[in-house]
Amino acid sequence: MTPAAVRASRQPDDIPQDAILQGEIQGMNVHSQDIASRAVGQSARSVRFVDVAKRFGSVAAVADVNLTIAPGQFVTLLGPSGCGKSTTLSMIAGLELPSQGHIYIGDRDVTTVPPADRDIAMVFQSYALYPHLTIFENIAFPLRAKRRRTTETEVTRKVTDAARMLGLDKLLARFPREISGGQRQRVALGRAMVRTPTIYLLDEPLSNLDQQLRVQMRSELKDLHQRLGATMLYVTHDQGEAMTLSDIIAVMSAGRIEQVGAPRELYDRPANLFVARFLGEPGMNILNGDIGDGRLRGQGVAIALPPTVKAGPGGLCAGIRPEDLVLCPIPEAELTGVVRTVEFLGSRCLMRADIGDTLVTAFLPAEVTTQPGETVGLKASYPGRTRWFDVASGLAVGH
Ligand SMILES: Nc1ncnc2c1ncn2[C@@H]1O[C@H](COP(=O)(O)OP(=O)(O)OP(=O)(O)O)[C@@H](O)[C@H]1O
Repeated sequence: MTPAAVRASRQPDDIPQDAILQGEIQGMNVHSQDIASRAVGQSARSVRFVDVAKRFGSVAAVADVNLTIAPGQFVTLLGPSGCGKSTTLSMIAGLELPSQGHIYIGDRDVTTVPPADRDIAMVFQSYALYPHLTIFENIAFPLRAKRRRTTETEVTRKVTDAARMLGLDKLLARFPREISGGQRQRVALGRAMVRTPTIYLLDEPLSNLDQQLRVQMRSELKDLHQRLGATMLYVTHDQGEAMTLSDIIAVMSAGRIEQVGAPRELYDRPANLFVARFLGEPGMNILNGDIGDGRLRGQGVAIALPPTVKAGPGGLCAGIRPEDLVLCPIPEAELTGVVRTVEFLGSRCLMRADIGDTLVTAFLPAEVTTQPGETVGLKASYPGRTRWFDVASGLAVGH
């Protein structure tokens, strides 16, 4: 069984493994203020990780995570496959116990609190509706748990509120087989919403959607977050999704958090080479060389060092984003090399050029006439945009 399947098999009844909003979303009219205003009214909670680690035998899935998520924030854990995102989320849900450290929801240490007592709802990429129950009963399911003791009037009110908010109010009498995939996923979200949790945990909920719907769904989800006012933790390896949805992104790699910050801050000022390369499509170009004469000099590389940047014993490398490079006459160039490919993208072109043994990417105007095989000069459009990193530690220097 895969780790995800193991986790899914451990779902308690009232944390159904849900997924949201796949397929058609046009019907999702967020016009009910009832659930929204009540959710905002009941204060959203903070989440805090203190020195949290999780080991599976010899595998260190998560190591030394310290992270504070403010109430009502939309925070995304972003990183490549296997970096520990889902394990981190599962520890907040209580589906995995940390091997070390503490997790707080608000002021409460929930490290060993059972999932059902944490006031959270988890929404997964794959959803599981009960085929023999109507849409109404599927949404009502968590409210039927004996321990909740919700009255019938209350159940009806909560289900119809959620259904109205998600544009499902005309479908409540149907069975899951009688609605579309997208509507089913909205049902799954409704099932999370009726619990009026203070924290939503969303594990790659859009990954089954086609590109167009994904993009559309991002703004729907953002809108929903604003209306609900709940704290939302989102897991994805899709940086576009993370950038557009999040107040804060925590970039993870090999079980560790590399950097935490607002999307723009991470993009503009990556703390280290991993974040610089990981964020951006394509990522930041990294140029190597030796420091001499106030410049970074390498094969095809001559970049002036700003006064704020001092080289340590480990040496320096420069980082320039593809959109910050412009063509220039070779005598003025910071980078000189031979064009390998030019891809026309409609609004602009993506050029790849060999600068020494580094393949550099640059976004150029759509009308550019540069051809493969041509020798070109490139420079940063604005020198202040060039980032500097210590080669030995990988850490950013000078900002
Ligand atoms: N139950 C488990 N038993 C053993 N190893 C596990 C278990 N769950 C996760 N792992 C391992 O821990 C590491 C982190 O896994 P995790 O699922 O948290 O990563 P992820 O970043 O969510 O990956 P993906 O994006 O592929 O879902 C991986 O090396 C994974 O193989």
